[in-house]
Amino acid sequence: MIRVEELTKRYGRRTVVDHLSFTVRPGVVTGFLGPNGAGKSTTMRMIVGLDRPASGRVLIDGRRYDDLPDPSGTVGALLDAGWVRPHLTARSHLRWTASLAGAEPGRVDELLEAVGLADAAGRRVGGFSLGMRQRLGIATALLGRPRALLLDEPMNGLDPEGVRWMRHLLRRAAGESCAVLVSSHLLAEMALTADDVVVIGAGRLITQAPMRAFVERAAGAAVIVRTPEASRFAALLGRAGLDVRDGPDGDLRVRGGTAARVGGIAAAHGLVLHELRTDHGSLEDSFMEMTRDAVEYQASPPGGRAGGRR
Ligand SMILES: Nc1ncnc2c1ncn2[C@@H]1O[C@H](COP(=O)(O)OP(=O)(O)OP(=O)(O)O)[C@@H](O)[C@H]1O
Repeated sequence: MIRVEELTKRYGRRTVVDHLSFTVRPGVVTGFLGPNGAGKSTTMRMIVGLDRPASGRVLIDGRRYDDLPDPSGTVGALLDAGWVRPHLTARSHLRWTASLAGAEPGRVDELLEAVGLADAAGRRVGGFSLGMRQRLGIATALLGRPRALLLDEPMNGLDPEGVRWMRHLLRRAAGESCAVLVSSHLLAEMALTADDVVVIGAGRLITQAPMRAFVERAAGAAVIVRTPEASRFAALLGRAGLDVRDGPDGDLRVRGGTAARVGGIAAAHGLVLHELRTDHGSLEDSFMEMTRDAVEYQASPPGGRAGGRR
């Protein structure tokens, strides 16, 4: 279990993490989400003692990182895939790290196999692609069989097979009671992988919630309906007290009533429907909705000034 308590970090006069509290439970994957610059990496670095907070604390299995009797058996972290020493081979890098961490030497070949690098074990890490470095970083994080895993953008650079492999790896770690905290901007992937979400913006907690509750609460279910008589039907639905908006391609998005109710209104007025379904919303919709006010770096719409900062 990782408990982040009122964590605050300042760089100069800027507060980049602001009284942030959340928990990462064992046995679940917690997705750590937030717009660019929200403070995710800084928080992860503070969890493993690489950055000092101005105030607040992090407890891992009840202790501060510096007080852990067996740090590498407690927390494994992949925070920056660029840190590896380029002249080492993958195997010698892992052997060196295993000796520092006190991990059994047999674990090195087992992990090279597990992360798909067995064939590249004798190659220098300097020539590795980003995805290969991520795989090596994962192997390094797993060396001590940790009870908590922290992974900052682990899917970066992975091909589709690698992304799927990562999903299974994270799920398996959680299945073995590991507390897993993973940041990613790949929201569709996070929706498949994470059980809980912690969403932050501008260094502050926006919400911590089970994934399903977060998606449904923020986006809200909508009934999507398609009919050749869209404007007549929109007026009828409006009169019935439902909230009706035009969808992107001629459909109607109806909130405030079930598909059964919408279908019933259509039948009562003899309207032909070509489509009637419920859209439960997506993690992306919820994320956009919840972080709208906390987005710091935002591009202009196409045709406008690009890459501007609000
Ligand atoms: N060493 C540093 N010195 C000064 N400012 C820093 C430093 N490291 C991070 N920051 C600032 O802290 C803020 C949070 O950065 P951080 O990298 O934690 O965000 P993030 O949520 O991980 O972003 P991204 O999704 O873009 O990776 C940013 O405004 C960043 O510029």
